[in-house]
Amino acid sequence: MVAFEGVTKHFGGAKGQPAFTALGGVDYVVPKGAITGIIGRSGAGKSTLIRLVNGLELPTSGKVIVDGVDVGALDEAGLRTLRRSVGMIFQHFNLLSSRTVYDNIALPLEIAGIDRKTIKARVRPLIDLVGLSDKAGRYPAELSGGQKQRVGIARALATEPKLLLSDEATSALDPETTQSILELLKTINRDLGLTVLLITHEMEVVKTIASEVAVIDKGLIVESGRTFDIFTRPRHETTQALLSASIGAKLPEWIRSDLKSEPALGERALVRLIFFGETAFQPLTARLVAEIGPDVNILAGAIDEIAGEPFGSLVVSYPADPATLERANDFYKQTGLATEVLGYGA
Ligand SMILES: Nc1ncnc2c1ncn2[C@@H]1O[C@H](COP(=O)(O)OP(=O)(O)OP(=O)(O)O)[C@@H](O)[C@H]1O
Repeated sequence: MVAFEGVTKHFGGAKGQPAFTALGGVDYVVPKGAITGIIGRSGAGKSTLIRLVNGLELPTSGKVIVDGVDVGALDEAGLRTLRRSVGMIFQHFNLLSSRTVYDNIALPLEIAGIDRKTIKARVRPLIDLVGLSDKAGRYPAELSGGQKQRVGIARALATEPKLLLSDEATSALDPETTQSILELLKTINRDLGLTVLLITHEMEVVKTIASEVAVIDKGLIVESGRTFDIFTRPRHETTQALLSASIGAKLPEWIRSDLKSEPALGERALVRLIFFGETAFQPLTARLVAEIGPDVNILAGAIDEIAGEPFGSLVVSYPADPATLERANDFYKQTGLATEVLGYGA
């Protein structure tokens, strides 16, 4: 439904100034019907990428294809039609303060020239869907942040789009409100079959609702796939850095800051073990001691959930002598455990 084909985007470059490359050649197909998260550091190009989908930006080269249509080739009328089939929600809601909840949601339909009766038949169920049945006549200033975002979502759905773009939609909300908005997006995705493409700097958001994820770094997609696979086995260093603070067991800073890349004599290896399903946790710890030796320490452990699938993460340390390391590696091979050597320390 959305495909980026060799997309580049340069900014500036006028009057002999060198152009800034925000996107350096993106090839990516957004999975239809799924919720996909785009993650990346600040300035990586997330907003630019998402703004290309509804023609708020046009690519310098390459193609952005939405529902079989090349966005770059559209004229103004074509872009207006495209924007009706692509809803968008924003971090700061972008509601009109002089309009009520009902009138904000009705706005895109008024702009499209739809008659009042049809508008009413469309807007009323949307107000119910987003849980604001008793707030139709209220103004944005009378609403909480979460309620404002619900209006934003209903407004984005008013033109019955097939695709919903979300630009940091929960970044201004507290964790509890964020959860309720994410639940709403999940319901919309499931019940309306809407494809959702969201950009966020919050890994929790992706972990909670996105079944697919793409990682953008310096204007390129460096890693993409099922969120569970990417989050449990991140390969690119940017993904690893983005996830280090939010996924699985967290190492106390005083341990992390002392880690070295090579062991000195008598030091210990610190290893993260990743396993799937809560049931694996108990037998694993007993087997670790039995197979590697009694001098295994557990430093941190957590059962986490990614896109609805549980996984566990355990950080252990053991002596970094050749015999112990060999026993450990044999054990990991036998069990097929995913491991990551975090470093070595005293
Ligand atoms: N209109 C513009 N003119 C010039 N440079 C721009 C413009 N829009 C974006 N950029 C630059 O392109 C790069 C990518 O910006 P973008 O907003 O896409 O990043 P981002 O990943 O969304 O970052 P953040 O998470 O901080 O919003 C940045 O270095 C930014 O300064």
